[in-house]
Amino acid sequence: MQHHALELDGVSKRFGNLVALDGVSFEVRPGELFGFVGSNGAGKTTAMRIVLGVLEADSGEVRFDGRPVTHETRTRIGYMPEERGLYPKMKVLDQLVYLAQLHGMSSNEAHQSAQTWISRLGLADRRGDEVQKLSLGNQQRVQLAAALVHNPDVLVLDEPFSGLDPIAVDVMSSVLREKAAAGVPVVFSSHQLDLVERLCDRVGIIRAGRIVACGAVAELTEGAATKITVTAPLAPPGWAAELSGVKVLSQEGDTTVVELAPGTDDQTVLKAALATGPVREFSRTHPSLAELFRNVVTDQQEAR
Ligand SMILES: Nc1ncnc2c1ncn2[C@@H]1O[C@H](COP(=O)(O)OP(=O)(O)OP(=O)(O)O)[C@@H](O)[C@H]1O
Repeated sequence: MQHHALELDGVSKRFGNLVALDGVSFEVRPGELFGFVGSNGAGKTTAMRIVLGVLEADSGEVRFDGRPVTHETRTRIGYMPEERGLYPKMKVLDQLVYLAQLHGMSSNEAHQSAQTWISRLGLADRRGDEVQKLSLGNQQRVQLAAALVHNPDVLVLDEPFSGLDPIAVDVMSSVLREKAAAGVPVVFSSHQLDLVERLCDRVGIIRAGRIVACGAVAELTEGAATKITVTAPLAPPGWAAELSGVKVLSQEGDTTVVELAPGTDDQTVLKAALATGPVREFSRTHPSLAELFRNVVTDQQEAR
């Protein structure tokens, strides 16, 4: 099957006076895991609801395969809503079969697919239980199964990892990776930035309804302040304090961590460290997604 990109193009949405989305554009490419991150209330759920047609945009367009999303294309999206819309009194298997049929599968196909996902997501012992009797984490597994059961061409998942135990996080991660590897564009929102950084090919950071950064994490952190860890056993306290463009973040025992302002030559730090005696470690680290996120969000706040 040939897969296609999901695109948001200049999507805006107001609720009364509140601008929830202000010209949001990004693309989720076929075979890509895209992390959608932002503070509480930044607009992630609103954007996802617009993709699904649960909400209508005031302006802008959502496209799949280069064409505006229609009722027909929407049935090809697997959606995991934040409010977890399952039928509480329905049994797990019945619920999944029902949803698969609703998306056009025959009874046989629906049963087969439901059983496959039930086993894959570790729900075999629960297939006959009412959804409302499951733990929250297990309800979430059913919700993922519900998003996957009709074999969708796109996956849009609103905080799929929240509240999951570490085993369920691993199961969820491998299912998403596998779907992406099969060519499906996958977008999910999350506040677990370490997980997003580990899993995603690209990320989009949204702040107050605007995309403020979008790209591969490595790309986004390139050019940002770099950290250097230096282990110099004979270096006296404060040895790096006076170096220009260098900020000392910590000095514990013989290890000092400094941050270089963009454009500062790291050899200045190495020379200063060598001048104190032997250097046992000298390593650079790029900022994590969490650090980048804080910087981007703070910069934008300061710019206001
Ligand atoms: N139906 C609605 N009516 C009025 N305001 C709304 C409605 N839905 C969302 N909002 C507002 O729009 C903004 C964006 O909310 P949204 O739920 O999209 O954020 P989010 O990024 O998903 O946040 P969180 O991480 O907390 O889930 C918020 O200020 C929210 O209060």
